[in-house]
Amino acid sequence: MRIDVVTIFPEYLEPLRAALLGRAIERGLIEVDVHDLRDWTHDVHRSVDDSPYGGGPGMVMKPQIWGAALDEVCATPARLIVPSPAGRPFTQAMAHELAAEPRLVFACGRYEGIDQRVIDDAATRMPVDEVSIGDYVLIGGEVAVLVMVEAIVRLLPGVLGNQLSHEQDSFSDGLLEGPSYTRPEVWRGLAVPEVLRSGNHALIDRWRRDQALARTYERRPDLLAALPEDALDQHDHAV
Ligand SMILES: Nc1c(O)cccc1[N+](=O)[O-]
Repeated sequence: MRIDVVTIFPEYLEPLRAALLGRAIERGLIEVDVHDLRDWTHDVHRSVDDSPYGGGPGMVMKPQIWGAALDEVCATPARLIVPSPAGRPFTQAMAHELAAEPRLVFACGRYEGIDQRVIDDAATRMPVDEVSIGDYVLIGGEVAVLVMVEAIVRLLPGVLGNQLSHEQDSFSDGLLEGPSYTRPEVWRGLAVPEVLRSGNHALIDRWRRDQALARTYERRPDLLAALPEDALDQHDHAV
């Protein structure tokens, strides 16, 4: 997979080159290029924004600059992702969908966002998704790109050491992950649940499923409601 990011703060994306993602780049599993939007400006101040039509607070990012940048960066086919508080919610299912794409381009807005015509124009030439990582206000889209790229790239074959681990993720079966434990057996008077030390894997699997159902029921009943009809079997009793 090739990933391009267009931003006015390229340094914000440095974490993409660290740890597991950095190793995926070194191993050629992914290619990441970060572009400075200001490289497409021509004025002495390298300005990328202007005041909004209709008035209101803040500034809007200029269509001419973004248009020139995306014309060049998206000259070869790509799916354009625009992090936005007004976007569709980013979910594990969307991460899987985007992990199947050969090329993703992320456009990081700042200020009050990018002139809408940039998105409308791009959508005439490529798939464009405005995507939100959550209902809160950020200063820009860069941190959302870090979140999405990590969630997407970890799904690619070979990136995670243990391929099985992402198949047992939270959300992989539509439920929250239950609690995890490791040594010591007792820590500050708190013991690891005995079933996990029983060696009975059928019982352990049942316990883990029950824990996931109970935690999902307690913290995210919306996920339970969204489960497909056949997701729960006769052994599942969301307490
Ligand atoms: N929430 C937010 C924002 O305020 C600005 C850019 C991107 C996002 N987001 O992806 O959720």
